[in-house]
Amino acid sequence: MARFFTEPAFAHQNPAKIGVLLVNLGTPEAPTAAAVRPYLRQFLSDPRVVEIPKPIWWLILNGIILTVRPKKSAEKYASIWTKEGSPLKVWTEKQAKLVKGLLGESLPGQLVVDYAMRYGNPSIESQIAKLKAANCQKIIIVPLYPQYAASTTASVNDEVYRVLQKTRFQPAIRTVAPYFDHPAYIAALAQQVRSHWQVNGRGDHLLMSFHGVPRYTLSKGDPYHCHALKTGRLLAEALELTPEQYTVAFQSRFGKAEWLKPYTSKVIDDLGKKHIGQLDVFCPGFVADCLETLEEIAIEGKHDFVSAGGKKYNFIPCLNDQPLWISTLETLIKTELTGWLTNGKADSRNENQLNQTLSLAKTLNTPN
Ligand SMILES: C=CC1=C(C)c2cc3[nH]c(cc4nc(cc5[nH]c(cc1n2)c(C)c5CCC(=O)O)C(CCC(=O)O)=C4C)c(C)c3C=C
Ligand SMILES: [Fe+2]
Ligand SMILES: [Fe+2]
Repeated sequence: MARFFTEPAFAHQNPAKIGVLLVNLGTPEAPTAAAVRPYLRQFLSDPRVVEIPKPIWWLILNGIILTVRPKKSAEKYASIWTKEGSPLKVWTEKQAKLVKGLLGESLPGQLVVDYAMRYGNPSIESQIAKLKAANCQKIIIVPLYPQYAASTTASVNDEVYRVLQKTRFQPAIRTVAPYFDHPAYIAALAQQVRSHWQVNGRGDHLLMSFHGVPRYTLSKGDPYHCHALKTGRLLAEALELTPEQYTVAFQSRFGKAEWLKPYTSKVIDDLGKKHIGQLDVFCPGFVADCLETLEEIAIEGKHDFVSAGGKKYNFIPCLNDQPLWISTLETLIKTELTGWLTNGKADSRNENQLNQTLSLAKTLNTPN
């Protein structure tokens, strides 16, 4: 009887915490066809990724793609796999650890920072369950995609809300807005290129390669193309490059349909044929090195450039664990935290954090 008049147990679990979940795409468990197949099945069954009507796509996916692609992709994964596992997972895990270190200092005991993968493990579902079990009643979702695409950012949000649909006591959610033009992110990108120039010399041309998406998504209103072009322009400005000194292109085309152009493979081939001295290649849209950057760009791209007649090919690694990038993540998260910690009232902490990141960027980002 008394049970009905007491508060439920969770009300006594004080203080409630705030969870932070970094979310990236996901990767197979092993570089084998058997491990790549279920990963591709989950990825390519997402209607945000492939928008072909389900019955037709089911036949193509199960009839051709899942028979042929896992073996081919597994061979590519094998060429980039590390002792610790898939690079995408290794970097994402490290990013979560580093961000946790930075945020923990300012809010000891109040935050739980972790990461999840949209496809494969650890899943968004299991990680939200973990955060709830740690009494996180508010969760900040950080999609590790600076440029918004329905196939990436929206898919992460869809999955978060699908999980919450099954939840009785839902945590409050904030999702980090696209940060393709955030000054701290642009400063981190510029620093990454400059530090590479310091080691390998400045190339004759900088190719900025973004993951592609089907061309029709642009006419349907997906802002991805515009976000990528703006990131490219801002990075070029930060590096003081003229329009002739850089190219924005799109890689990783999947299937026969037209994707965003120019295609990276074509640009690499054309620049190789021009016999340019040194080509620098950077992937600003990927915040962690992965199959698409390490195999397609670093290995295949180099081979194609040199075969076409190019001389020196310089692959610039992704942001990975670069301090300015980790501090960018901290800034993005603190922007959301500020809203919650001050109940929506304006707060100077947020601005201070951004200023701190930018002044750090200035000291590191001295021109060559
Ligand atoms: C950075 C943003 C990404 C967008 C946008 C994106 C769109 C997109 N991708 C596919 C198909 C595949 N992508 C694959 C790998 C892959 N894609 C991204 C990121 C974006 N994809 C990353 C980070 C990775 C690497 C994962 C890793 O394990 O390292 C793959 C799997 C590999 C393969 O078999 O080629 C596929 C397939 C589509 C169809 C799409 C937009 C509609
Ligand atoms: Fe992809
Ligand atoms: Fe690829």
